[in-house]
Amino acid sequence: MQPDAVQQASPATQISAWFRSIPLCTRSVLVLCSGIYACCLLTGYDDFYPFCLSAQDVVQKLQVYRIFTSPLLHVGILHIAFNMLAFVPIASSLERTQGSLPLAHLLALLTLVGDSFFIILSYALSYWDEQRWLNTCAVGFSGIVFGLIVIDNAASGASHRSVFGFFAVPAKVYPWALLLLWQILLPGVSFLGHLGGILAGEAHVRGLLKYITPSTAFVQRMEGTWPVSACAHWDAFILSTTTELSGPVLPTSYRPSETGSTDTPRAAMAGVWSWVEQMRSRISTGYSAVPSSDPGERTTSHSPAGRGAFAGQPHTIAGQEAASQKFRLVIWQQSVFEIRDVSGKRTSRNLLRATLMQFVETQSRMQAGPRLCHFCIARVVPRASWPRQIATKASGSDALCDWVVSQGGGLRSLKIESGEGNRGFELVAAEDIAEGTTVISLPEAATLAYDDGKTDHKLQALINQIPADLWGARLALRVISERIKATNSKWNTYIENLPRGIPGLPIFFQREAVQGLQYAPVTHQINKRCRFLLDYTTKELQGNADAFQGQNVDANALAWGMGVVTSRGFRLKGLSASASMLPLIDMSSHSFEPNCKVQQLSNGDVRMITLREVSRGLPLTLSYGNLDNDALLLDYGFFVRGNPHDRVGLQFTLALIKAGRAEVAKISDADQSSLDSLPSWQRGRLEELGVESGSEVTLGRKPVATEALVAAIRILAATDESQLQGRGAADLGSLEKPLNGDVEVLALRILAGVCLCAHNRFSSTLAEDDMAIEAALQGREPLAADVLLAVQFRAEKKRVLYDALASIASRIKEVAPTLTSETPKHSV
Ligand SMILES: C[S@@+](CC[C@H](N)C(=O)[O-])C[C@H]1O[C@@H](n2cnc3c(N)ncnc32)[C@H](O)[C@@H]1O
Repeated sequence: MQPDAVQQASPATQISAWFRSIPLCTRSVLVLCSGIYACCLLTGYDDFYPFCLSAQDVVQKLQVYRIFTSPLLHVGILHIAFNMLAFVPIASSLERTQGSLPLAHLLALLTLVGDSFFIILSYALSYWDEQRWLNTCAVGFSGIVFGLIVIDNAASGASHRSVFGFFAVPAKVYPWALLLLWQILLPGVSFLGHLGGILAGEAHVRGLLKYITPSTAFVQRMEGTWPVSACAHWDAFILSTTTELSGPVLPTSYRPSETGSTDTPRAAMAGVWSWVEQMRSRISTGYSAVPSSDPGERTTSHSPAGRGAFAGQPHTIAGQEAASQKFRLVIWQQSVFEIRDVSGKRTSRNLLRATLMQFVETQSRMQAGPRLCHFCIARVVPRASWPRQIATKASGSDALCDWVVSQGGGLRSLKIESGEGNRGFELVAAEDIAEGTTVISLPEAATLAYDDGKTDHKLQALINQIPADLWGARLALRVISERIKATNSKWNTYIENLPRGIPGLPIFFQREAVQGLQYAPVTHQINKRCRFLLDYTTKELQGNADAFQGQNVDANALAWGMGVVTSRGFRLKGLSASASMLPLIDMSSHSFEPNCKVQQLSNGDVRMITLREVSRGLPLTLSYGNLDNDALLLDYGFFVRGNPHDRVGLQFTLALIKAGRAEVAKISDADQSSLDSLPSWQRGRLEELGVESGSEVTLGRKPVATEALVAAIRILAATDESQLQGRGAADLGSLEKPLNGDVEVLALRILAGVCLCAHNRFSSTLAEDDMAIEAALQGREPLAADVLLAVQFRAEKKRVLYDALASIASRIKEVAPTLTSETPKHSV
């Protein structure tokens, strides 16, 4: 699967890769602050007074420059380290979603407004104690970091946030709780500096600064002018992508989760807490930030631990292919804290190693393409808020039924009800329905397609440029264009009823959930889709606002459109034909044994017809196809437990088969010999099979393995060509047609070994997953909804492997009854 990047790249390469992954504006601030700090250090300069933020000097001596010089100065290595560790991840994320220019503007705004609040508050408080408040002089970037925390927090949409894992607070008060806690932990830090930052952030979030914020059009004009346009050629420069939409607002920012405190595992935060306490005792002895009692003496008030606190949630990097089975790395945003073993016990505080692992992660992200990974998009698009977003549609359901009727459609014997678990709304039989009943009829005019001849020509031209196999993107553009038209669209009632977020779709997963999947085929697809969304919107859709009523369609908008389309679109004329949206019919849930089907009549009208008698109260279901869980998760945001079509994908290589053999033979290492070292007859037979190294093979319930894999294993298990009994490439892969005795048993055992290898690629065991799922469902160890789904998904993959192993074991018994004690004994 993924290469072991730890062994491939030197720390220097990894540090440089990490540095290059930081977008331009954030990088410039990092370089500027670090450069100034390094210069001061090298020259021994430590008189910050002329540049710090002092209310009195700004107001009475008009030294306004202090507003902009004070954030750039830091008084110690810890001061700058913590400020930058807090700043870089939040700012990078904002820059990737909003663009370099908007972030530069935001930082300037937070500096100006935050420091203005600082000055106003200093004067207000000087009424009680002039010396204490007017003599305070602050330096450091933490005020701005606090402002960014407020903005990041509002964008996160979480209803609750955990404060150091000890208690959860409503998200609204999270920055305030951090402010208070930070003040208690580090009494010397600049309270007013942080407060000013928070107030500036709040003002921004509440839209109070919009009058001094340039419009998107202005920013984009600026991006076209020199020297900004010169910077735009750099990879690190992010073009602005903000969408301003009238009518229903597309999900341009992360809005959402209804779940309670979805933050980190408490245990991880407890580690952070103890670390914070340690830092506190170390730092607080180092500096005194209490204003001097001598009015003539100025004291620099600063926050060594960051004039800001750290925002965000810790991420558990599980499933790093390299070292995943030994430990997991717990990080909090990008700040490295400690390493834990798989059971969660802290094993060491090996900062360097942890940092390296972080770089590895950054690098693999970069290999997938900077700016285009799921981390970026996870920040851009809304995380589906599970029950609530669906529930908002309840009142609109009647309107949808009325709309279908108003379009000349008809419905019979059905109602819309909330389905089980997270499946949202579904169609339910309102009475007993006989087989062959048409429960919904939909005239062609009520369906929404991109090739109906009614699409605006500019939009149609844009759609035609998209390759036909990307039907999802084609249809998504049409749906988005109708959404932008709002009440001017004929489909407005339908569009209004679409969910604003699609629960469970992995493109909306947070990073820890994507990593929690531990399954390369799906994470690869997520990256690919997110890359497409960002690429297509930044390269192809830029400058095409005309096709969308003058609105920019950014990655958020397209992600929403694609999500809606992949989870609800129909391809009635076959997989190679165009797709369409079928209002109301697309409220049906999936079943592999559906009780309804959809039929298109020759005049284009569509009907949903029962396939058998359906009792009152039962859901009316359709089959979305015989899909494996990967496809269900990626396109629909759910998967089916015990799915007969589910499979585990692997890349075929000779090494895989050798590793399988080593696994069952209990040899510590597979021999690394290449294809060339095989006898010529074996090489020839493998070539005949035509299965290329790196192509996908699968293990599953039925069939247990791809025929090519079985055939290759049999070829390698044989010691003599005659043992293959003259079987050709075409029929060597059928498990139903075994080879003779020992060769077949050996082949089956190697296949079992391959299953074990596939299992070993997960960094957790099924028992661990099941425990985590149970603890989450019982509320003992809450997991974010997407993380829980990821854990359930990977547990299901392991069940597939167990079932495959069971089938192989019973097959071994069948072909070699006398060898039953030799069947694989591995406990997986
Ligand atoms: C075609 S829509 C069905 C209507 C949707 N439930 C709603 O509320 O709008 C498909 C979505 O329904 C949910 N769904 C459908 N069948 C499901 C099933 N068998 N299990 C879980 N969720 C299902 C998934 O969220 C999927 O993306």
